[in-house]
Amino acid sequence: MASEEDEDPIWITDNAPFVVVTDPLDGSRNIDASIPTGTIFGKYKRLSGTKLIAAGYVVYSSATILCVSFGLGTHAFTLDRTTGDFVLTHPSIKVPPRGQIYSVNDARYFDWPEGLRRYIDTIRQGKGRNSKKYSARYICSLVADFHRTLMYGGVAMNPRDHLRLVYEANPLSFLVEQAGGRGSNGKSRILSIQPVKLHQRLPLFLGGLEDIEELESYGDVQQKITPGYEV
Ligand SMILES: O=P(O)(O)OC[C@H]1O[C@](O)(COP(=O)(O)O)[C@@H](O)[C@@H]1O
Repeated sequence: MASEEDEDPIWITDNAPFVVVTDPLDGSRNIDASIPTGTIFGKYKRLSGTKLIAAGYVVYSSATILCVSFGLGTHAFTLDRTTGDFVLTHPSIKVPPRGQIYSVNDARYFDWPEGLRRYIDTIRQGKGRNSKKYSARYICSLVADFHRTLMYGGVAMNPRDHLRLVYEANPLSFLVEQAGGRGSNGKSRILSIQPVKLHQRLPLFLGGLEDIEELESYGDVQQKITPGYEV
């Protein structure tokens, strides 16, 4: 198994069929302010490179929600605190192909490439393929921003080389694809990228199918410069 918190993978046995990966506490910089955090996990077939067979996350917020996919749709369960059970509350989630929300740290606007600036400027003015004006939401907890995107649609993104392919981008892309959406690095499908390093980072765009296709059509959306942000 492998975790964001450990430099090296942990070998449990030499001939097991699976590799389990996790980001145990995503959004940890938000904890002291009681902002939602989450856990992400994925299960790969060992020896077959990109093949994820299950993925999920837990979001810790006004409710505790476990969202999973085993490759047959994406389903969410809410913790019933009186019994301790997770109850199926959101079967077969479908992310709307078009939303009206974009989610990004737009303090970085001046470090973005021209294509991404143009895309965001276009949708926030209601001049995109969807004639509605988009609104901004950014929690800065990937799981919480992703969960909202699954529920309401739109695009959740981090255009710089920051989030991790193996235990963040891949599991969330698996979940959004199983809900009818798309996970992209801005140019191509996340789940088709062959990982070469455990802690490999990449730009990440997750959301409804039509919103992500429109974003990719701007071509130049990956932020190449990351000048040492402190918060
Ligand atoms: O600083 P940025 O680019 O807004 O990145 C924020 C993102 O980083 C994260 O905090 C994860 O960062 P870490 O992997 O360093 O914990 C996400 O939860 C969040 O979406």
